[in-house]
Amino acid sequence: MPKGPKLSPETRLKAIIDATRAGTWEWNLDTGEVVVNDRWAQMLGYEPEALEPMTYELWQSITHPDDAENAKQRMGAYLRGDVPHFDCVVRIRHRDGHWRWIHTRGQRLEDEQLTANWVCGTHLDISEERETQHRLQRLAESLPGVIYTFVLERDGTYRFTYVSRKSMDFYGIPAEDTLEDPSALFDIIIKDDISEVMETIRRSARSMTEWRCQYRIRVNDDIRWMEGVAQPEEDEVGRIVWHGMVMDITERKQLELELERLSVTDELTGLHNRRYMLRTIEEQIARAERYGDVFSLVALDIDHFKRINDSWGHLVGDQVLEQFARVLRSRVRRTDVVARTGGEEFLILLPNTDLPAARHVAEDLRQATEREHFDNGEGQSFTVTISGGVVTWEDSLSSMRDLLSRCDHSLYEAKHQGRNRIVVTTQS
Ligand SMILES: Nc1nc2c(ncn2[C@@H]2O[C@H](COP(=O)(O)OP(=O)(O)OP(=O)(O)O)[C@@H](O)[C@H]2O)c(=O)[nH]1
Repeated sequence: MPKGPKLSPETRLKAIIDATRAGTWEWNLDTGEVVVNDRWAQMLGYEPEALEPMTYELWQSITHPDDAENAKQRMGAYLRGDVPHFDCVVRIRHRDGHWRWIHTRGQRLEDEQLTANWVCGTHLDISEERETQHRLQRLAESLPGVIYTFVLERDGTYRFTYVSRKSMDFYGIPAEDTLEDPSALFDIIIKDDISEVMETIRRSARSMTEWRCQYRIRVNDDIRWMEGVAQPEEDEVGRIVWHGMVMDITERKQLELELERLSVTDELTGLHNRRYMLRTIEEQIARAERYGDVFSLVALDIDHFKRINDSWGHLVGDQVLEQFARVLRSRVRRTDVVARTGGEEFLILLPNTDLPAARHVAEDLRQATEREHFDNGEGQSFTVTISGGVVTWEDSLSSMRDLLSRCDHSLYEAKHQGRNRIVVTTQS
């Protein structure tokens, strides 16, 4: 390429400054004289001549008082050598009255030949960026959760690069602290849930699919349910970056758990209901098939219960059911499942219990019931008896239906043989 004439340093400098669209300023510290370029004035809506002669006082008169003071402090710090650069953002009033956000930077001229003391710098209008940032912040504040950006580095370390200010309301941790130390947000997750959170993050990273996880955190001795949702993407250097939101779902979760509890609870006795018992038996059968676990089922039925209702009324009948439920609950193990499956019919699932042991439990319950005194509501007490059937899951059974029908059959036998007894059915 043929070489053209060389550009003068002034022309090159001017071209570069024009390209940055920066305003420039020079301030003579000795005389107070200020020189600005045309762009400096145009940014603020002025013809260059309108701001002449430019002085520190004129600048101060159009700058927001808080920011003018801040700029003064920072300039002082710079001139004293406390900080290496002069750098600050100030609001300067545009000619039409609104504030423009101006990023101003400056440096002392270091030239021994210069006789005067000058500080020169640039002046960039960052109002649009500020506006966008402000809008995003407002948006983040109006969302019902903490929004964040989470980065998993290629070496397996992780950090947050953005956390919205709601972090303070949710976790009592300022957003800045979470940027410095990501563990602040992991340490408050309760122990039982942390592995689920980590595993779902790993799974999301592996499959590059949405991360969604419900977990509990402890804040000021209060346990809160959180739900996090985030979308992963791989950035240009191979890091995985999630943009997402964490919401407090404590109230919804409590309602859900309560509904779940109600849907599996018998209202009168507080024991489990039939639906829960059938689900649990299915699970036990699956475990027995897979791991060879032993379990037994006991069916109990109050004898001549109709007579109780007929003699003393339905309310007394209800009280008998409640009291009998208490007897059952107090005599079985915590791992056993007790359910009221019909009017006066009860089922007890005994995990890790073989037939002789289950028979023993049933017999104990029969005797305990026989000893119990019930109140007829008129100051008289009476006793009741129960009949029961016991079965154990074994190879000859092929389904829950088989198991239940064999259990029913045992119970029927107990009634048939005269009640107040336990009948055990083995393989037929
Ligand atoms: N008080 C009360 N009674 C109920 C409830 N559910 C069912 N029952 C009554 O329980 C009685 C059960 O009667 P049956 O099935 O004839 O049995 P039983 O009288 O116990 O006779 P056996 O089981 O053969 O010993 C019926 O009268 C039902 O109305 C309930 O929630 N509360």
